[in-house]
Amino acid sequence: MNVFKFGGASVKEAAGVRNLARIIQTQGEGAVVVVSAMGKTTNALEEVVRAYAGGDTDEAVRRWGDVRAYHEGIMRDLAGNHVEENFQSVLNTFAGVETYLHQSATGSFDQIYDQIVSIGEVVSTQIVAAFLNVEAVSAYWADARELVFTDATYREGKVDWEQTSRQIQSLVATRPKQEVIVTQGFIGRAPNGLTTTLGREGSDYTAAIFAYCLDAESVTIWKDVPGVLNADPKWFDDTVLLERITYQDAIELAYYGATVIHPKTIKPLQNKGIPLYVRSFVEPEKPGTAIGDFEQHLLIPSFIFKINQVLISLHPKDFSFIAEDNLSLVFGQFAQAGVKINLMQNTAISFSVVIDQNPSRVPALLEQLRQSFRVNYNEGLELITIRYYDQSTVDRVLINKKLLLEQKSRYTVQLVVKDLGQAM
Ligand SMILES: Nc1ncnc2c1ncn2[C@@H]1O[C@H](COP(=O)(O)OP(=O)(O)O)[C@@H](O)[C@H]1O
Ligand SMILES: N[C@@H](CC(=O)OP(=O)(O)O)C(=O)O
Repeated sequence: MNVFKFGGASVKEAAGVRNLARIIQTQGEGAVVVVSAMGKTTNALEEVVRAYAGGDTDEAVRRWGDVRAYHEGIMRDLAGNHVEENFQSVLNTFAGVETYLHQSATGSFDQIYDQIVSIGEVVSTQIVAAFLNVEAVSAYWADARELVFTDATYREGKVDWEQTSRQIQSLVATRPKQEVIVTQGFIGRAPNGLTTTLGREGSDYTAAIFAYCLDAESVTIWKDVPGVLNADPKWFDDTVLLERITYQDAIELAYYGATVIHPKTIKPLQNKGIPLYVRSFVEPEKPGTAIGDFEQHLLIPSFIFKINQVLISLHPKDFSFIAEDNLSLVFGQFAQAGVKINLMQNTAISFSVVIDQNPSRVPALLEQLRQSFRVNYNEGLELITIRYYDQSTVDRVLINKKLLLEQKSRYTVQLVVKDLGQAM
């Protein structure tokens, strides 16, 4: 059993769905196929949530209409005049959303968010499963909300591995071996039966959950890049394909922000020794990157850029030392505000952290911190991480940058910089 994952970019138009079907026909017999929402649907649904939770039904319905029209365009392209015949399940989902949006909002924002945003994955998988059947690939649409069990942490559901394993294994045991199982990435089910999501970009993680529970032979995530490169090609020219990476390196690269793989994906696979392949859906005959239990680590430096970073330095107002007296308070306040720390460093009497700029969370956090600390705040920064660095690579990325903070370990250097080009 192999697990395939197709992200939003791979199914953003009808041609992508056709391409997915070709890949399944040639390489995917009997696979579990995890699919994300089409294109930028998740972002568009976030706007529906904002309007609906804010009480603006008309705006929510209008924005939902755009999402619906986008999917209708794809279905028409795939099925011509046979949309109703081939995609009835999708039309039923649309009707359900419209009923929901005309009822008044109940529950917390995050709870509402998951009920609406999850529709992107439901619809994309209904389209993909139906299209595969039209193309004579026997495909079964499986509802991840009956398979992936989480706690009730909406937008960041924590997986109940035991229950999830039981459910997934018993579903697969009842299905014919040759059949393709198509299911949704990113979504799960809370103990009360409501839908949860696993955190943005969480579909890679879903693929790992299925693979872990099924002791899969491999996981392949199909991307718009040739594999894992030594830097994001959106930022860097002359990137190099990393043909083989150890689990450890893959975890580190993803954790530091290489967005090609969701950071939670690797650990479950590593625990069971399941190889992960990152391959191009544009050139599906190429091998891409293999991630596994290799002896040798990466030999070339890898670069990870994060923009819109904020450096916050905290100085206790009293005479206390940071490490002895204040850290639990600081971490508690960050956790409560839901702000993740990208880098931290302390001296005797100061503590510096680098976080993503997030206008909906950072101001409240700063207000809390100012009650106990003198706070310095520096925004518009970049965080550059180099794994397997040497001095020449560090010098290269520092051209025209002002270095504000540096942290080095044996293999990794992190640099917090201000772009001098922008500052002038
Ligand atoms: N080290 C890297 N190697 C390859 N791609 C990278 C890397 N770091 C970031 N990326 C980006 O990851 C993107 C693919 O991931 P993503 O957009 O999340 O795919 P999907 O949504 O289809 O799963 C690429 O288009 C590329 O810009
Ligand atoms: N659709 C979700 C989950 C996901 O992982 O998507 P993608 O595979 O396109 O990154 C999101 O955008 O967050």
